[in-house]
Amino acid sequence: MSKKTIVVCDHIHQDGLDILANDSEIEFINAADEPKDKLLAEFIPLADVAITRSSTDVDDAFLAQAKKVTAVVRAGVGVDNVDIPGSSKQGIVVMNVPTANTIAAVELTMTHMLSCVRTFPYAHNNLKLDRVWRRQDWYGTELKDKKLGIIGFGNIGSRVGKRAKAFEMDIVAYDPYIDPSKATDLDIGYTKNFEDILACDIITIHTPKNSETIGMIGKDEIAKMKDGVILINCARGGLYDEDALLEGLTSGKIAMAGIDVFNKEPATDHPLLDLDNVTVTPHLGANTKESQKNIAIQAAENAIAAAKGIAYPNALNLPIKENELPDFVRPYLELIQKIGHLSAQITKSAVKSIKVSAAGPVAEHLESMGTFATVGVLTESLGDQINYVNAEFVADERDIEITKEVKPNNSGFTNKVGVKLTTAAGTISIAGTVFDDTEQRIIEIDDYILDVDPKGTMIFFRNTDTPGVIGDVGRIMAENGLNISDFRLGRDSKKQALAVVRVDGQVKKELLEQLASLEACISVAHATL
Ligand SMILES: NC(=O)C1=CN([C@@H]2O[C@H](COP(=O)(O)OP(=O)(O)OC[C@H]3O[C@@H](n4cnc5c(N)ncnc54)[C@H](O)[C@@H]3O)[C@@H](O)[C@H]2O)C=CC1
Ligand SMILES: O=C(O)C(=O)COP(=O)(O)O
Repeated sequence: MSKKTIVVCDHIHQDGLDILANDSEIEFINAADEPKDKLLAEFIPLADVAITRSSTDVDDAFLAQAKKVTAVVRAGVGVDNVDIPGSSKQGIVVMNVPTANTIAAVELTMTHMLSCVRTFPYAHNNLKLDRVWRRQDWYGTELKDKKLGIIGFGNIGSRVGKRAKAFEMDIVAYDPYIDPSKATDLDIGYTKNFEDILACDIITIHTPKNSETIGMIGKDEIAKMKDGVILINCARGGLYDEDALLEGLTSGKIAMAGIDVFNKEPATDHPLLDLDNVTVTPHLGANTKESQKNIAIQAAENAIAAAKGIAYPNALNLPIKENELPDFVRPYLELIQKIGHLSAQITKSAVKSIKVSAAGPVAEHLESMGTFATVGVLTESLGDQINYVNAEFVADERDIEITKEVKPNNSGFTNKVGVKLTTAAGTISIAGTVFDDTEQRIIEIDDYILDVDPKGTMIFFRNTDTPGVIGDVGRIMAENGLNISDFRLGRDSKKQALAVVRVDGQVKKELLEQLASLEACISVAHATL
């Protein structure tokens, strides 16, 4: 197997680089010090996997060069600078490293909060740079008994809450996507009313940056806040509208702001830097030795696993979360992909629509079933170009309609999954189930009830149900030197039959022609899984 190339686009800890360097199956390029235009022009085209941080945008320009890239590992949490739909279209798996820098970001948030209430950097500079000893100029306020509003109560927000509790603050969390007990179990208030946050003395935000959260705090929200409010942002620039923030700080409505992140970074010319009521850091939320070491190790290991096609930990655009998938579902996903592939091979024509159905407990995973079935169908025409990440995008581009349906489970089986494929040549419906947790079976093809193990090379022979046909089929197989390893027959109510014949060896065109020439033959097709 040729070596896979991993390109490191931004600075990561040496321990991660060592892991990459010590893997004999990996070629690794450290391009962290390269200018971005050179990174894109020279190194990204070589990459099978890229490791990035917030300094490298995975945007149109990146994706245009990422012809070989199969995975991007974001060595951190936020993926707002990664074009996930664009990556998916290209079949690129996007992964992040979600919890390794949590504590670093939490502690920086507390640093900004304390620095703001004690105007710490200004007092520090006054003594250190100006050599002035004027204790009367530096009266701060205390965190104790102040009302803290936390927007976004995930990994970072909740831990900020725990630490603020130790400072005896009165805390309220706003996060519509959590169970309120996540806050109340910590003796922290929970609100669904954003106004409760705006009424706080100090507000800190810990949400991802997306269309819902950009500008969550703007001019109107600031107007409703207490005079002298303190705002902290160690999440992403733009969550607080920067113009409104600037205006509030300039007018004094906002007493202080602690800012680690900017809309556009690096931000060395930003007007916020001219104010004397901000504490600022250059996006240092994740920059502790502990966090960077953990992130780099995880990012390197995950990038190697992805490059080798072994695993995609923390993938954000795969249809399944590997570690959350119940064991009984896996064989159904495999089966429905096979059913999709079989359907496309049997019909061999331009696909118009894919209707995926599931009955029984497996139906809870209908979305994933849809993706796996689509991969199966499109593999017939697109081969390796199709994968779980880009399947539904590719289908959409080709105007293939995908529908998913939960069906009542009256089949007598615990679970049943099926694909109805409509192509320019007609429609085929195939359904299957899994016995004893592992044994995949095709149980229906159109109106025929069967019991077929979907593997190897299969011939699908549909005929009028007249005597002697099975003998004729067997004879033609023997004349063509093909050994039959399994023969299954289904009959329908219209006096027609379907034989599924598994054979050892290759099916030649002449054999299919001979079968088709039998008087009883209605249709013949073959497929290989
Ligand atoms: N400054 C830095 O260096 C760092 C910044 N970050 C930023 O912090 C963010 C949060 O990180 P984690 O806590 O690890 O993520 P997380 O996913 O554990 O938590 C985010 C929380 O925000 C909530 N949320 C989403 N939309 C919301 C909305 N509209 N209103 C209220 N809550 C909402 C979610 O329900 C979730 O509980 C990241 O997305 C990243 O952008 C993360 C690490 C370091
Ligand atoms: O993990 C995050 O979301 C961060 O903001 C940290 O970004 P960085 O890896 O320091 O560029």
